[in-house]
Amino acid sequence: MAAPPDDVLWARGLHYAYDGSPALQGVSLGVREGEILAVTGPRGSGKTTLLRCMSGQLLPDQGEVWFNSAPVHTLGRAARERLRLHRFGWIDSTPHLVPELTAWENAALPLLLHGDGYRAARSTACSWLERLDVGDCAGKRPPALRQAQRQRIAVARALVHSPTVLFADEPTAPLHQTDRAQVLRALSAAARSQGITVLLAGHDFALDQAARTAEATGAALADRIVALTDGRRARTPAPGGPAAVPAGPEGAAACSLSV
Ligand SMILES: Nc1ncnc2c1ncn2[C@@H]1O[C@H](COP(=O)(O)OP(=O)(O)OP(=O)(O)O)[C@@H](O)[C@H]1O
Repeated sequence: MAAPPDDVLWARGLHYAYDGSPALQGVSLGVREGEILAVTGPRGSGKTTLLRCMSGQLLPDQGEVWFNSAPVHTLGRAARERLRLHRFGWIDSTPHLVPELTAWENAALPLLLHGDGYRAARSTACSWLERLDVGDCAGKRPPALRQAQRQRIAVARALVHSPTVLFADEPTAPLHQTDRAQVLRALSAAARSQGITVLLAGHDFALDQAARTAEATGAALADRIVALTDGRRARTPAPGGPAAVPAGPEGAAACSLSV
């Protein structure tokens, strides 16, 4: 079966269980090129598992994942790792940086692993650190930095190689309220300027809060929101209101919500 041509990333009927305990129960989802798609839901609803399946970190027990019209779910481990290294970026809820490396070296890691030259990698990494307001931290090592600074460096590392798709799993979870909005704004602005597709997971309240901030600044954070409950697509709440849209059967999210 071929993936829909508009969707850069597409999943159909994903099931995944941890030791027999279901985390995803038939989730379908399509993400269009350049789109910022937010996945919300309460704790344990399957957001992380969905992102891990769609990024090739986990193989679904059932279902399909397609990237650029090519299947991911049938690739072997090495091919999936190459795909993740070259085409995907990942931001976790906690910044896992290499403590022995400086901030710029951490941010440059994807480029250095791709075989880019040291000076070019340094220059690109430093420009991303500047863009994320941590340019003055470039020569410092993670233990000397605050959590918010470390998370911005992790964001720079995820964007430095201009991935086709950025997966951001609760990227602002470790941050204080003011830092949250700033980091989300920087992330979404950077992604939009580069045409990077983003799959962003977060709790409803975090995204609502970010949405209000984005609304106040006039910057659209996400193009669409889809909600998960107990490993299934749920009706998607509109921010600030009870309106809800049922999830579509084929994975094209039925809601289209600018926040
Ligand atoms: N490594 C694991 N081993 C066993 N069960 C797991 C594992 N990871 C997740 N689960 C379970 O799978 C279900 C979905 O978890 P998942 O982390 O995908 O949800 P989530 O929506 O991202 O939650 P959170 O917001 O807390 O991160 C939960 O019931 C969770 O307890």
